[in-house]
Amino acid sequence: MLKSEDHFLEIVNSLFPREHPHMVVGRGDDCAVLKCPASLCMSSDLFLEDVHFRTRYFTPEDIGHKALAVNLSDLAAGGARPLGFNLNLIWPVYLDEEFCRSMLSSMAELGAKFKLALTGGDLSFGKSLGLAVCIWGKSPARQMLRGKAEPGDVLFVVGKAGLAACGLSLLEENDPGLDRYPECVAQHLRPRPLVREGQVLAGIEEVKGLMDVSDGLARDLPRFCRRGTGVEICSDFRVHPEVAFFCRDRGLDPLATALKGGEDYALLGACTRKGWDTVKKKILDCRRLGTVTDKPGIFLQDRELGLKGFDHFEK
Ligand SMILES: Nc1ncnc2c1ncn2[C@@H]1O[C@H](COP(=O)(O)OP(=O)(O)OP(=O)(O)O)[C@@H](O)[C@H]1O
Ligand SMILES: Cc1ncc(C[n+]2csc(CCOP(=O)(O)O)c2C)c(N)n1
Ligand SMILES: [Mg+2]
Repeated sequence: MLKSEDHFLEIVNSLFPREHPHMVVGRGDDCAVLKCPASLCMSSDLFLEDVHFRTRYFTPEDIGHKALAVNLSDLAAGGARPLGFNLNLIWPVYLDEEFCRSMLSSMAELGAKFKLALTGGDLSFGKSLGLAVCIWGKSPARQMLRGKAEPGDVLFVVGKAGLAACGLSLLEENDPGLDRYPECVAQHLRPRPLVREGQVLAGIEEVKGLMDVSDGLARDLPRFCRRGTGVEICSDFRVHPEVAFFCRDRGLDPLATALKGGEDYALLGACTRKGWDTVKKKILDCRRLGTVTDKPGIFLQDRELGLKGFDHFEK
């Protein structure tokens, strides 16, 4: 059992450093005092039990990792260098101290990889486990925004579309063949935030914008493209072999499954046609997804795909 709020803070203090070059006053006072770069990128993401994860198949370590990873992914999409975060927690009675230690150690491990400061947060008792992270970092010289791609530009994806959604289905169904899909499962439980890739892309002049794909490409492509524009998907766009295998097993369309996706935490970007060679050279795990067109919608060989991604209010 967690005995008190102070007991919780002792655990936090045993796992996260109390000093950081960007933290003038750290945890323990009413406010943290930060030394900030001139332009900050800031973002927050909730990670809630039975909405984003289940304790049936997420270990405490997976939960700690993913709650921070999804936030790092937004900074990656900003091309930012992450510096620190706040952690707000809703803690239910049925989880014990060991769960808390395991969850926070794994979050601290990921935080240490990026030398992040934990600048503070809040804790409240509640009905189920919830983590709300607010993260900040140094903005790149050129901001990586949505809505900047123009007809003729190349759209590319870093990372794998559809893996995490297949992983989610397999885990939800408690599928006996789970071990045939190691990458699907790993991508759902422990996504790797593409922070280095985001920073490299922000440094390439021909890259027009970036976003991270959390609600599936079908939902996020229209958010990324300027109003009045659309996408022609490359006819040779290949899905990951595990996604293809998953779809063959269930009679699903692999491209539609990959585009619907959800929680991919891949990076979607746009660059000029000339810039594509540079992007390909600098980013290994990068694929051309399609071309921006002046016709709204997502098309494959002139056929509109009419797919929908994830939305919390559409069930
Ligand atoms: N409760 C809120 N209050 C103020 N602004 C919000 C709120 N929720 C979302 N926004 C803003 O709306 C925009 C779109 O939010 P959205 O959550 O889709 O972005 P995202 O963080 O990239 O997606 P995801 O949460 O799936 O990672 C963001 O700029 C976000 O800061
Ligand atoms: C138990 C369970 N049911 C459904 C899902 C699927 N899911 C939840 S949120 C989300 C989009 C990204 O979240 P957000 O938009 O909040 O950043 C998706 C695809 C899940 N992970 N676990
Ligand atoms: Mg995002």
